[in-house]
Amino acid sequence: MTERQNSLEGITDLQDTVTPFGVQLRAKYKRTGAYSTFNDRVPVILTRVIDSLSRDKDEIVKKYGKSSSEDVKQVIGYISKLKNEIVTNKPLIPLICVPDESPEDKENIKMWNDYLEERTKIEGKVPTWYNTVVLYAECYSYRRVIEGFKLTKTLRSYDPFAKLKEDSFDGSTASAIAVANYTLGQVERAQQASSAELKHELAKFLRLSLWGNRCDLSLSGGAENGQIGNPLELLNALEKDLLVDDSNFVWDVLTKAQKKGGQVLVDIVLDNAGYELFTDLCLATFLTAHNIANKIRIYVKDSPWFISDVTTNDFHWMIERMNGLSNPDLNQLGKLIKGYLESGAWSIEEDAFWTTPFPFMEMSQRDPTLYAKLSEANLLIVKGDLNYRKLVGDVNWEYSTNFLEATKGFLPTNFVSLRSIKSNTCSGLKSEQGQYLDKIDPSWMLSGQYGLIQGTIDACICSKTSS
Ligand SMILES: O=P(O)(O)OC[C@@]1(O)O[C@H](CO)[C@@H](O)[C@@H]1O
Ligand SMILES: [Mn+2]
Repeated sequence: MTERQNSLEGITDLQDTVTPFGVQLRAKYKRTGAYSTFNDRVPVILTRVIDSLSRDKDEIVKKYGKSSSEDVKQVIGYISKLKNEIVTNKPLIPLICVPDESPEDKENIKMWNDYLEERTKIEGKVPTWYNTVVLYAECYSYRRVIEGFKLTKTLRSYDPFAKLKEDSFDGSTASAIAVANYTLGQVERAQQASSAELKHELAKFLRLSLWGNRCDLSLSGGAENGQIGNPLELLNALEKDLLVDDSNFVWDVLTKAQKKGGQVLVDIVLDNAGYELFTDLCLATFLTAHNIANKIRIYVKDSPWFISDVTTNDFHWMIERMNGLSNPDLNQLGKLIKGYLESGAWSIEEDAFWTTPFPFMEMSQRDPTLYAKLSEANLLIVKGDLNYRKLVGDVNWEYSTNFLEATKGFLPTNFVSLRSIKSNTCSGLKSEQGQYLDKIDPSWMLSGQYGLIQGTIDACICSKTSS
């Protein structure tokens, strides 16, 4: 047992168990990924932020001016304190509202502070890092990092993870080139492909986008985790790790919508920048080039989030990068994507809800405008592990619990989750599937090895027509 674990014993009611079934994940359950979130990962991530600020100080001063030197020091102090609060399991504290805060920031701070009060009531005491639900505490940890920068004068919009995200894409360019080449080949066949071929290819692009989700940086604590090899050649070998495959449902939803006439609208809630974003854009390109979707709205985060999540800046950075690299396929695909954005076939959408701690079942009350907007879409594609946790309320469901039951009424439209499994929550498996995996590999839910293409197949909303 490490020194930190010893000191934690005295200040939390740590339990040497997994999370009981039907209960929300909390870091106090020691045999879970939630426990390592605060015992290992987040402190390591914070140390990395501190190190990168010290390392990049001169560069920052050059870009943000002389007074940013003091701001860098201030943020380093802030993040060191935050790290200490976590490792000593201190109570969560309200966010600070400075006098010249923008109206949006004020509203956002109020939301977080109101929620702290709400959770204090629910739990009968002020939440602490290990004792409260980890979905809230983990989201709050990233919101605190944002606050560290917002409290400065010059670094309010500094993204401490930008370089990591950029390096991650640069480390995956050989794989991206292979996928770009394949995607362009599909685009060229736009008029000739039969319906059976398109269905087959859609399943392929869904898989590429799903397995792209293995490349997140928060699970690796910020350590490089890009894609290597030719992802198309890897697809067959990965098939055994695909636990649920509702690709046919996705095809059915889209083609039924097409037959009804009118516009087919697809919403994509993105997860990570770098190679994962690249695969998502290839999926979207496939849908647009073949007129399977007429309009695609792509949702990004409004602030740096869980290290690798896509912000608007990351999105634009990647297109610039694709156009700047000396590879004709990346250049051509980059131009195509830029064109889709310029023509309005695609749009980048920000919404503050994606950087809140709320499970999606609460969206209709907490952000009714977003819920109504998503309900305009024929299909919603939800990327990644954190979004899956939010979809199913971050509960340790019995594995065979129906996916729709686990999402507890969140159903703005048909949706599909593309997720490589990295946390202790999973629903909609065949009975015995999860128990079998528990037996052969106790950490199967944390490795990202296994994946889901999981749709709301039992609630097909097929009457929808957008115009
Ligand atoms: O949502 P993503 O990018 O697929 O995964 C984010 C993630 O790595 O971060 C958390 C670990 O701290 C886990 O919930 C999850 O596995
Ligand atoms: Mn992520």
